[in-house]
Amino acid sequence: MAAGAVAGEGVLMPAFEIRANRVAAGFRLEHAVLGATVLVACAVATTSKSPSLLSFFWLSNALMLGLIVRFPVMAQPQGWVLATLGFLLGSYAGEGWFLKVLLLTLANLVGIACGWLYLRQHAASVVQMRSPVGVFHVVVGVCIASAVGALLGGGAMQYLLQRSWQRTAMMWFGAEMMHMCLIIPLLLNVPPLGAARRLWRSGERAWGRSVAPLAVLVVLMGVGLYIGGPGVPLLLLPGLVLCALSYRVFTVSLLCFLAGSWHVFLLVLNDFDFSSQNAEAAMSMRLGLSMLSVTLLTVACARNHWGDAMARLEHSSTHDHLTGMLTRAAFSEQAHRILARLAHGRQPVALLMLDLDWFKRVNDTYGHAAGDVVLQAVSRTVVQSLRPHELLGRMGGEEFALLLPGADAQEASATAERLCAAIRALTIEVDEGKTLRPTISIGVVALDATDTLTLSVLLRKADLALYSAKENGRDGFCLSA
Ligand SMILES: Nc1nc2c(ncn2[C@@H]2O[C@H](COP(=O)(O)OP(=O)(O)OP(=O)(O)O)[C@@H](O)[C@H]2O)c(=O)[nH]1
Repeated sequence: MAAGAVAGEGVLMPAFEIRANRVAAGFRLEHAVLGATVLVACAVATTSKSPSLLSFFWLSNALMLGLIVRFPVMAQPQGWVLATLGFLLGSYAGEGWFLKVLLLTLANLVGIACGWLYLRQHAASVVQMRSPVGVFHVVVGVCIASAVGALLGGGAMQYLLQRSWQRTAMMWFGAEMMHMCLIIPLLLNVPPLGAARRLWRSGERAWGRSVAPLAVLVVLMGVGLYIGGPGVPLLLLPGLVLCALSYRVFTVSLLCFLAGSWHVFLLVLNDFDFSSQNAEAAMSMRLGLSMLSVTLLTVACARNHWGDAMARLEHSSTHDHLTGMLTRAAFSEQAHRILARLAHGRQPVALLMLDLDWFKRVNDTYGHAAGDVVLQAVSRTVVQSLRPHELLGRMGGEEFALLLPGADAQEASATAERLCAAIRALTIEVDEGKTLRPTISIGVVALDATDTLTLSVLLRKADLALYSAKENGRDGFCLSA
């Protein structure tokens, strides 16, 4: 084989070509997106600042940290390489002083790396921010990234420009905290494209229960704009808390970002001194905004966490744990409402009472666990045959009730026939090699548009019809007279 050539799947390829392919394959679109984001953010920040000061809007660190935590593929070495190039080129375009660019890039990257190392340890709770613990970890990660970057950056600025190390570090820390606390939660919670489309379509969920909290916030922002002064952030508080209690975490992080940006904009309008001569006040303002955002996100996460727990609790109190069907109480509550609506609209309705045949024998012969398997298989089959407006509940033991709104006697009989056939066709394995062919009996009661009966009377009539079906030999249905 000639020097400088290697065998590749039966073809001789020059070694340099293989290496070039590997490099090209190693870089992905995500790495390029990260590099480009950092490049643009650095270029905008450095070209819009005065030469001796720190940048006013240095968003690249927050963007990079948020992106690599949200999209771990960006944190691969290729992502770091392109991001470093982005920092160097973007900053050099505005700064033009290579040693300064090099040292400050190093400070930025080490800070981001430290924050990322912490956050990726807690990725499960951080990336979803589903509970206040997630917010806590984000805050710790952001503090680490900001503090390390500030300490190194302060040292670099003292070495390069003989500026006070402490004051630079203080300014750097405050600005970094604010940018990270406003941007990172937003990046972590932004829904994927498909989910965003679904949320947009189901407007009610996307915008929370109503737009009222948002309206309160907008009114308060207007009042703040009109009267101005140091109390403006506190003035927004009721609106922001209301939003945090009403909306999803992503919406709340977006509102925090907008409210924070709006507040900084107002300060710029009012000639607030952001220079290092006013380092304490600038840091106080930025840390205040960071903590406001953290507090609101904690409220939103706690509320979402509590909402999820309540939903789980409600589901387990209204659904039977074995079959997943509505419990007797939940079925009765919903059936009452449906019957009242149907009576008001003078529409027919039918009720079916389903009962497994000879179920005691199954338990006695194969054991209670096998009986449970049969119950689950039968209920799955019944559920699969339901139409969306029909209501099914487990009334107790092996007895189920099925309410068919709008169905007359003929339709109800056809449904009962169909259900008996579907259960008859089942073969259930209850033990190794042992199978069962269950059957059900059904009692049917149908009301036409002129009848009005209470649920308890309907249930009693369906029960009597079920008894007749059992008397008639089971595996069939009987229609109540
Ligand atoms: N495995 C299991 N068995 C249950 C459950 N709930 C009730 N049972 C049993 O269901 C059986 C019902 O028996 P019976 O009311 O005599 O009815 P059957 O044997 O099906 O007879 P017919 O209804 O007359 O056909 C009893 O043995 C109960 O213990 C449950 O959740 N799991």
